[in-house]
Amino acid sequence: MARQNAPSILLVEDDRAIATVISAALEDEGFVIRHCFSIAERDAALAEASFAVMVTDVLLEDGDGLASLDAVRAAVPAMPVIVLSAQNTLDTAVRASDSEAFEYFPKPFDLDQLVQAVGKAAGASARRGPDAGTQESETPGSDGEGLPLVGRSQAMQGVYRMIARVLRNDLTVLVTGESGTGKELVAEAIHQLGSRSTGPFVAVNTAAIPSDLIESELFGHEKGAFTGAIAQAIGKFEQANGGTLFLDEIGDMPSEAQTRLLRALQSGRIRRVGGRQEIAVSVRIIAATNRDLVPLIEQGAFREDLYYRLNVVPIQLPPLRDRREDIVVLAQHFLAQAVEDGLPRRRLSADALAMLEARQWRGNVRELRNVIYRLALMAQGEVIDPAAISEIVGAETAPASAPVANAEPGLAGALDRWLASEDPPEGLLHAQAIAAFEKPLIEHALKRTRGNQLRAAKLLGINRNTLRKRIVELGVEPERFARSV
Ligand SMILES: Nc1ncnc2c1ncn2[C@@H]1O[C@H](COP(=O)(O)OP(=O)(O)OP(=O)(O)O)[C@@H](O)[C@H]1O
Repeated sequence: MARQNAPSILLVEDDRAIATVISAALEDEGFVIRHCFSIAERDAALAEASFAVMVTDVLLEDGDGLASLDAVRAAVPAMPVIVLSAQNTLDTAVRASDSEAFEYFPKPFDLDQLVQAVGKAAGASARRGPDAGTQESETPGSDGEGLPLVGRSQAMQGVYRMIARVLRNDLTVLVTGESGTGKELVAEAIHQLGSRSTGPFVAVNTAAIPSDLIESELFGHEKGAFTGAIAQAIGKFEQANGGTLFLDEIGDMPSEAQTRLLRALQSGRIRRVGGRQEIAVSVRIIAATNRDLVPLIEQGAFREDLYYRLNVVPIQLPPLRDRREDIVVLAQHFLAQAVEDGLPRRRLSADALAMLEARQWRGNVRELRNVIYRLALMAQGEVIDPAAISEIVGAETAPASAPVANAEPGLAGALDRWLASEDPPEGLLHAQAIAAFEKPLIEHALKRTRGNQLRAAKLLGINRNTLRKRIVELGVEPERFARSV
């Protein structure tokens, strides 16, 4: 039952069933609900009454509930808006945040959480009074074009919401997730969509820099600071001034560099190696790691105080196997990208898509992308079917982690474990075993030579053209190792 002077809520939702459930839950909490189905009805309701909170769907019968919010915000700036949407893309999350929505709930949502959010919003609106909330949004355009992250799974919804929340501030973000889950892409999205987009985005792979060079890489050095410092050099912090510094593989950072990084984060100032002067820098930090930092802290390998500095806003990316519903849309996305990159146009048959959905994807989205590119490059006809996948990509290439009793150590033991975990199609065992071994070997050589293929070929003792060919066939990404060093 509604209390006297109970806050009234305007609910704009064209799905009658959802509206009924929400109304019932909110009425139970003592709110008065006015329900309307369309933007036109909403505008009429707003013209004749005032509401503590508006809860609105996005896709309505007469238009886009978000696109038409500007006029509402201009007319009733103090009324918090809660957005519900079945359009679960990063675009919707960002547009909701652009429109200063109080909260954004991707459908399906938790009813209790919605009720709580309405309660909070009603409290906030009562506290702010009628003139509050007039601050103009400065976040970028809302056309959704070119938004980089693909996938609408439930698991990605939390990620989109977190991204949307950090666009209007400079809070430090720590992105965690297995290798290839899209951590760098998230960092780029935050940069591009946030208020620092006109500044530089500088990425540093802290694991790929030799430990004796990392400080000079990050903070720069003065001429003569150490042997080989023949001229002054500007570090990544200064390069990123006014923009975003993406610190990748932060869990592998040497401890000396951790201490200096912490100091820089605390003071907002850096000092070049060998330099006396402190230089103020304005840099948003986004760090990423595929390692669990908590055990590293316990082992003394990662500074706890640095962890707390970095982990202000944690964003955890789910492995691809935990969001299999995104595999088809990602596969289609990469097929289209492959065409843009000059590869032939291909389609995946329904069976082929099902086969891709069933794989383990230990290398996550990166592995899926590589597989699609290899299929686009090497498939015979326009349609890729399961036979083409088996032939071109084979079974999983990474060894399963399940230990085998009495396993031999070293390479032979690893081969035993791999063989025990694989069930390869007839006639492909040799090719698959070689691929499983060769890919990490080539990646290791590229890592050691910082992506220099000529030197990697020398290290491996193979011809440079052979290395190039194998890089394409195995789906190795040499640029991963070259970047930012
Ligand atoms: N949601 C996504 N939509 C589209 N492409 C994606 C998505 N996630 C990842 N990718 C693509 O997958 C590849 C790997 O992504 P990224 O480099 O961001 O992963 P990562 O987690 O930073 O990996 P690592 O830990 O190995 O550095 C890139 O080509 C990226 O564009």
